[in-house]
Amino acid sequence: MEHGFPFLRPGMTVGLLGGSFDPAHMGHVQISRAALKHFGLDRVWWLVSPGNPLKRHQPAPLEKRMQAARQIMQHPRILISDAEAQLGTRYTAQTLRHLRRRYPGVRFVWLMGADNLAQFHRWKDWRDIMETVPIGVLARPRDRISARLSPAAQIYTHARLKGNSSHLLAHAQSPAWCFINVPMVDASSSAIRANGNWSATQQC
Ligand SMILES: Nc1ncnc2c1ncn2[C@@H]1O[C@H](COP(=O)(O)OP(=O)(O)OP(=O)(O)O)[C@@H](O)[C@H]1O
Ligand SMILES: O=C(O)c1ccc[n+]([C@@H]2O[C@H](COP(=O)([O-])O)[C@@H](O)[C@H]2O)c1
Repeated sequence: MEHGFPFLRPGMTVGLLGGSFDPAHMGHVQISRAALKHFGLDRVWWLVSPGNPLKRHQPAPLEKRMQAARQIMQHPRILISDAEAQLGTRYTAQTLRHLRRRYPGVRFVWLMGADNLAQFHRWKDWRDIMETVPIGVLARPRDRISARLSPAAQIYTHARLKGNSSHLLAHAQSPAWCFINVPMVDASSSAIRANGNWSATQQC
């Protein structure tokens, strides 16, 4: 299911991995599988963003990114979604407000790689996000230390669940976040773009 808003039962746990996916690669695939397993999630949705509000460069057209994402990520519990384009949202706090209203009783968890935690204090209404939705952070090469020392991690140090309690995250009272050290894949969209070849996504 790539379009629209699929049925979710109240009580289900859904990880949201927002990203430009410009293009999607094996790093995204790896952390999504790891998130399903370690955070005990029923579903993961890839929220393919119309455009990151903090990035200057314009991503490839949304439909092209969606198609590449569908090709590389095929899993019965992982959905490729253009929900943000449909909702007309760009900021994560706004997207979360819409989804929580649309799906009362569903437990959403925001997922991010360690590099995003390092930047998280620059996001619009980031404290609101932290205070309303549990956050699952997945290790990424070179970013583990900067993430742990980041303003968000420091300010919310009291709200951190240990990695060995990661399965409790989706049902934890916010603020709650959990960093998990999972096997890492050293892939990035920017490296693939620098190669000048989107088909590199299939070779990871
Ligand atoms: N190799 C990876 N390991 C862990 N997390 C990753 C990895 N690649 C991407 N992520 C995470 O996936 C989410 C979406 O990433 P995004 O689509 O921006 O890809 P990216 O490779 O980080 O792109 P770019 O290189 O253009 O910044 C972010 O939370 C990011 O931290
Ligand atoms: O809401 C914000 O201020 C905000 C700032 C930066 C990034 N984000 C979100 O973070 C996710 C990862 O973005 P990106 O471009 O690094 O893949 C994506 O869903 C963005 O919309 C959100």
